[in-house]
Amino acid sequence: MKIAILGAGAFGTALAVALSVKGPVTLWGRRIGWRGENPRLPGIPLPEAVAVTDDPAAAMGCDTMLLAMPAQALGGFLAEHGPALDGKMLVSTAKGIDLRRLTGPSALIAEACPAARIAVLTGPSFAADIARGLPTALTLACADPATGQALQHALSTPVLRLYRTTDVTGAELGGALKNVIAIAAGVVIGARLGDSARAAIITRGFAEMTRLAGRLGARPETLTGLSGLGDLTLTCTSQQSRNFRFGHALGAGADFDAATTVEGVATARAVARLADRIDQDMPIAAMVARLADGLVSVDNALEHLMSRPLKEE
Ligand SMILES: NC(=O)C1=CN([C@@H]2O[C@H](COP(=O)(O)OP(=O)(O)OC[C@H]3O[C@@H](n4cnc5c(N)ncnc54)[C@H](OP(=O)(O)O)[C@@H]3O)[C@@H](O)[C@H]2O)C=CC1
Ligand SMILES: O=C(CO)COP(=O)(O)O
Repeated sequence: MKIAILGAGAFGTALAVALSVKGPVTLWGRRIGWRGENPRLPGIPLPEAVAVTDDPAAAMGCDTMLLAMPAQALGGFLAEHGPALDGKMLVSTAKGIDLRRLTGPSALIAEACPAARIAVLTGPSFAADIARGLPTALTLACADPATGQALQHALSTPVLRLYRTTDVTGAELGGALKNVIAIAAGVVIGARLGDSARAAIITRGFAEMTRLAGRLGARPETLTGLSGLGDLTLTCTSQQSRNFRFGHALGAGADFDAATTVEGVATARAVARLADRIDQDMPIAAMVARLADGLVSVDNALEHLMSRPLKEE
């Protein structure tokens, strides 16, 4: 397989570094203003086997493309480049729900590239960890088992271990929804509500994730796997997470750099709309959307969540 990574942010660059141990990789970004080391991934020199380009034509000779841009950018990217990508193996790494279509990345890709073979790469993995060669386990989701198997082998390395599933819906919903819950966990810690409250948010957040994903056709075991519980655990407990840090700043009343990618904000809004549409109760996700939009204070959000009717677990 000839691999190109489209999107030269932290994650695309980290994957390029990791996969370059197996052969040449093309890394495409829409505007490459750096040489040797990507400022979004500081301290990681790019190996020679990574060819960096801002020319989309330079990537089109590859048969396998990893789409490594934020979920809300994917629709616009596909509107421009979809026809050139159709027929290829396309692997999305975005962890979010598109705010306009209320779908995950795989449905956006399927619409723009109907002849593509589509997969999702997700799971607990900070870009910096992958780029440093630290051991990482991910989920590769693909509805077609043969394509999934081929991609699993092509994208695994001695330190990057991919597990396979055909449950694309579950894998991408786990990755998207955990970002929303990670913001809530960050709020709890930023507002000094304590580790016990964070454990409650993680657990009840996971219950919300599982309920919504189940309604949308996901398999329960996918949600308890790397792409669901695994990534939820990582993101809710690490300062490396941008979603957690954003929530922490919200909870502490501190500023946060608006240029940082925080997938959980738009996804919380998307989840709130989706939940309304299918009449699914998602109290934590709904509260994250309202908090991020400044429609409710942390104190009021807490009061609202704590005063809901008592019920069975
Ligand atoms: N960072 C991580 O640890 C991980 C991230 N992910 C997921 O990967 C996705 C990307 O995240 P990450 O790389 O960290 O984000 P970054 O903020 O580091 O980078 C985003 C990249 O996307 C590019 N981009 C934005 N819009 C477009 C567009 N329309 N066309 C082409 N490129 C575009 C940006 O380009 P420009 O610089 O020109 O704006 C930038 O290079 C997210 O969904 C994230 O959840 C998954 C696992 C781990
Ligand atoms: O998805 C991630 C880890 O698996 C990265 O999380 P953040 O986007 O919150 O940094």
